[in-house]
Amino acid sequence: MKALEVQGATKRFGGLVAVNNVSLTVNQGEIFSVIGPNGAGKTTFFNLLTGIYAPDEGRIFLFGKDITGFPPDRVAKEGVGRTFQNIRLFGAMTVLENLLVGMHVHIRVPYFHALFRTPLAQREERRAKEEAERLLAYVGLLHRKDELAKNLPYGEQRKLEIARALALKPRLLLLDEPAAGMNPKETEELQAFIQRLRAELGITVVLIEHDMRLVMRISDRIAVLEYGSKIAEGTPEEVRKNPRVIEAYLGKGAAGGAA
Ligand SMILES: Nc1ncnc2c1ncn2[C@@H]1O[C@H](COP(=O)(O)OP(=O)(O)OP(=O)(O)O)[C@@H](O)[C@H]1O
Repeated sequence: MKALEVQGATKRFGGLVAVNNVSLTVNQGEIFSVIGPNGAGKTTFFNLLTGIYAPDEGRIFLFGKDITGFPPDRVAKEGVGRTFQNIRLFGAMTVLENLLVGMHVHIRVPYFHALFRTPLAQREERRAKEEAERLLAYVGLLHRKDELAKNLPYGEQRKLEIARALALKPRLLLLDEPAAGMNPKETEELQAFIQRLRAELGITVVLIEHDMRLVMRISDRIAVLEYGSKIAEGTPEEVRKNPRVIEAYLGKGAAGGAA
């Protein structure tokens, strides 16, 4: 089963082609990485997948359903969760509150009930809180629930962001540089955590990552972007040996003269 299929996606900003005719397939249950030098188009590619931009050309399918042009809230409802390159937590809110904010898409209380805090609204709130606490326990942050998000160590803030994305019960999770700013120990924990999400929740994961050690260890397959185009795709071993990839990262001639 294909979790994600991108066919010829292109996104232009004026004269700049940020994503150029990119096609790729991510199978259900895979951990798939998108790598490439700075400015290669990775974040723009994620923005296409999550509906922040509609592609100028091409189509995007999620579990076989054409979601091309869907706005972000509809993409989220279809089961795509996401974290951002820069942590986007509400620092002055508690850990628990940050999760509850993330869950609001799933809480459906008619306006009247919410306004007057009727028994139905209170029941829904209680249910949401229990679910948030369950999720915090799952990611190992329950003991932090009443702390302000800004006071958590960096690795735990990233984890909280992932937990918030999980609150929407995604089938596909997009992580934009999850290891950025982490020390080696935090990165190792992150790797185990992502693998656990796949093993226990069956979530398909696509990540953008600059930490090559993590990418090579965690990925089933990798796609490499350069100047918006996909220049390689394969297993970590295949990508590591690919002369075009070596050149893209290290400059011309680095691959021993291979064109
Ligand atoms: N909203 C925008 N308007 C104009 N140009 C943009 C916009 N967003 C991205 N770009 C340009 O598109 C290209 C790809 O940028 P993008 O951020 O997708 O790359 P990236 O691979 O994620 O880079 P990094 O690894 O540095 O995050 C860059 O040249 C960037 O300047």
